[in-house]
Amino acid sequence: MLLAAVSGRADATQPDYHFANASLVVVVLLACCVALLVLLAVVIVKFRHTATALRAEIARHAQTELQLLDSNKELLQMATTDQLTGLSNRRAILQRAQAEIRRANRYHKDLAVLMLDIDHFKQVNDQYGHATGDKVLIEFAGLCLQSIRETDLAGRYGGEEFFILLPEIDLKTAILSADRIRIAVAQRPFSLSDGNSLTVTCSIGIAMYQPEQDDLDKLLLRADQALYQAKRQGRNRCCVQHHGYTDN
Ligand SMILES: Nc1nc2c(ncn2[C@@H]2O[C@H](COP(=O)(O)OP(=O)(O)OP(=O)(O)O)[C@@H](O)[C@H]2O)c(=O)[nH]1
Repeated sequence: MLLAAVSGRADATQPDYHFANASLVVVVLLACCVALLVLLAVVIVKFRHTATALRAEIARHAQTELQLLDSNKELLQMATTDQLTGLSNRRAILQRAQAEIRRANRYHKDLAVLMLDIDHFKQVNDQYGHATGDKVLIEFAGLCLQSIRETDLAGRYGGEEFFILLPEIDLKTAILSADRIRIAVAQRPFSLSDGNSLTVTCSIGIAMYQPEQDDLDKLLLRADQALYQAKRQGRNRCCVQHHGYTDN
């Protein structure tokens, strides 16, 4: 009967004819539904694949970005840190000093710099070797770090010369701080690899920032002059260059 309806040869006046037609429509509709469901399933599977791939890609990108951030941090660290002592290097010191000068100007705050130099350091190298000299530099750096506040900055200016930046400090306190470091260095037994120890001293030049007259170069020059003065006067001492006078 169904075949008859399909072929169009059935009698349209017969009830069987209508039944056959309805059945055909139902079959076609069912086939369409099945086809749609299959299509939907295919689309869902494909979408899931794409979503998984996309998630993996996003995770990869996030990972790469994290690695990049880490590398940048490491690069910045390398560019601003002295490799031997782990203190800020000269470049980082100068940047921070410049920033502190701007802050001192804006908020009318005091600012002091200390220039420290280990006395007769060449003799340490000559007598105990370069490796021991390096160890002394590392321990000296640690001592500087221990002696300052969190808001201060200690750095290696170059060779056996160190630098400490003391924001928001008056001259009297800056001198006390410098002398505390000097005494701590002189009393410290620096360890040698054979178990013995040696002592060293340091000289310290102190300069206070003078807002009306100073820029960074002038401030550093005065700290350097004060250090030179300390060396000339016999070492193991602190000297000050402030408002046009030198004192110790
Ligand atoms: N071990 C070691 N020595 C260094 C380093 N950088 C610089 N020096 C040495 O530091 C010494 C500095 O010597 P000088 O400039 O003559 O000064 P000094 O012997 O400390 O004498 P004064 O500063 O006048 O008291 C030199 O022998 C340099 O080779 C370093 O990274 N490691």
